[in-house]
Amino acid sequence: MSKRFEQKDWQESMRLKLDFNNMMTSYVGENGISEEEIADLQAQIEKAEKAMVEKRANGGMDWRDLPYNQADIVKDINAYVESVKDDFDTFVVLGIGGSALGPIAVQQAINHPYYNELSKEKRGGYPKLYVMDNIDPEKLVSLFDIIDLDKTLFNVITKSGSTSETMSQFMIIKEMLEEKLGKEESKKHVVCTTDAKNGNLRPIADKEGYKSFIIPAGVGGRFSELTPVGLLPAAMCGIDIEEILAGAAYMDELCKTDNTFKNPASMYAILNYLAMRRGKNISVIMPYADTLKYIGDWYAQLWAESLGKKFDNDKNVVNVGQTPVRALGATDQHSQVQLYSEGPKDKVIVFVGVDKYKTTLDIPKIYGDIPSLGFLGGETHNKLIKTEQMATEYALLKSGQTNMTITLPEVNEFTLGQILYLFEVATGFAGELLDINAFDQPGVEEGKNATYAMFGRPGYDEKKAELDNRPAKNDKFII
Ligand SMILES: O=P(O)(O)OC[C@H]1O[C@](O)(CO)[C@@H](O)[C@@H]1O
Repeated sequence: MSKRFEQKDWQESMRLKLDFNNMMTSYVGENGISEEEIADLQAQIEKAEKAMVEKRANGGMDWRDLPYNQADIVKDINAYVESVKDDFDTFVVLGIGGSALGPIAVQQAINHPYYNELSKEKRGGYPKLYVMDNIDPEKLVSLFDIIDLDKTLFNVITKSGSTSETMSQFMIIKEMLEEKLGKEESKKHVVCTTDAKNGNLRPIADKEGYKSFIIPAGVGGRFSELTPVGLLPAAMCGIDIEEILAGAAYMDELCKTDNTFKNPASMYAILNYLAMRRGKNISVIMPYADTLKYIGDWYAQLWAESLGKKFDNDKNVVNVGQTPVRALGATDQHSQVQLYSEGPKDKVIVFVGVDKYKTTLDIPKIYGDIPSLGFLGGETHNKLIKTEQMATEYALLKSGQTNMTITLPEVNEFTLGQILYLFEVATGFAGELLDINAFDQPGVEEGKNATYAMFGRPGYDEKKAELDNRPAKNDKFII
């Protein structure tokens, strides 16, 4: 029997939809984008398409092959999960950025919203999941109040192996494990996900004898969700990782069409690129489902770190990018929509809707005598949230705020794989249109290097001297 994601009919029924009517001048008016503008961009679009194809063929975009080349890794991961899941009640990810946001987003999307509060039996026999992606001392110390080290498996995820936030957490935990369980036993409590050759963590894992998984060399942090970075934590929570990859492969096929207007990733990139040219430098992602809330966090890193770049155009420095804002429907209708509606027209709002929620919730037919409440009775929360989404889209259209809608037929592994991959390809394409390198992050380095210098890391004397010479703060400006 074939699995559901292998069946063409089922795949088609789970196809994501991108509706960009409300981006177009014909709908949203002068703030929108016209078909002529897109036509005028044709040469640039073709150049970007060519660059994407060439980079893919020449190994400059290894993340694009992940939907196809992870089969053996999936087997290894699933076998490892089966071999350890009974021994552990808790699985803790130590990672940051791309090594944390994907695992959180996928887990939150697929599993029960109160997964960690369920009994192990109700979790299907899988451990609880915690993702430690910060160095706030209170947070890590508090974790030790609720976990039992004897029953916890730690997954250290870092491509570079030099990320201070991740490695310092690992150092703390390694010492705690060894003190409590002894060196030999503690080895079973650590699994590493890192580069095959480079960085600090690979030699540590080999020397200590930790189980480890590989992040392929050509895949950067924010594009690594479909490697063991995301696949291991997902499988550890009982999520079907084969189906996630199948969803990504399905989206890859959709993104191969030469017909730009039918290509969801190209259209997403083109519309946002043209929006940026008009000064729309804010990208609001607003899912109408709590399950998809953390997709917003993952998208924020992807879009911001990839596209927020500066370059020199011979005359002056140009700064580009869109600031990602995370919102949640319907919750943020009562906090941010006032601004989206009447504030500056400097945004593209991306609604992410769901056709079929995992459950239906009826609203009882009471208070029929109070007209402003009675109309709710006999309806469902499903209809209410969908209606509120459509109504907000309409309100923003009316106010001239450009918006588009991505709809998932339902939230499952296959549709999740599609949306993750869609955003990744769109990001790569937008990078080409902007003519920037979407795959580096030089702007993060200055802060890192200043931290190293202030913290006394050897080799940072010059940076330390530079910092020592920075202008002293003026008390006049400190209250
Ligand atoms: O996986 P690593 O090397 O620990 O990096 C973590 C994160 O740090 C960055 O390099 C910079 O923020 C991200 O791109 C990356 O996801």
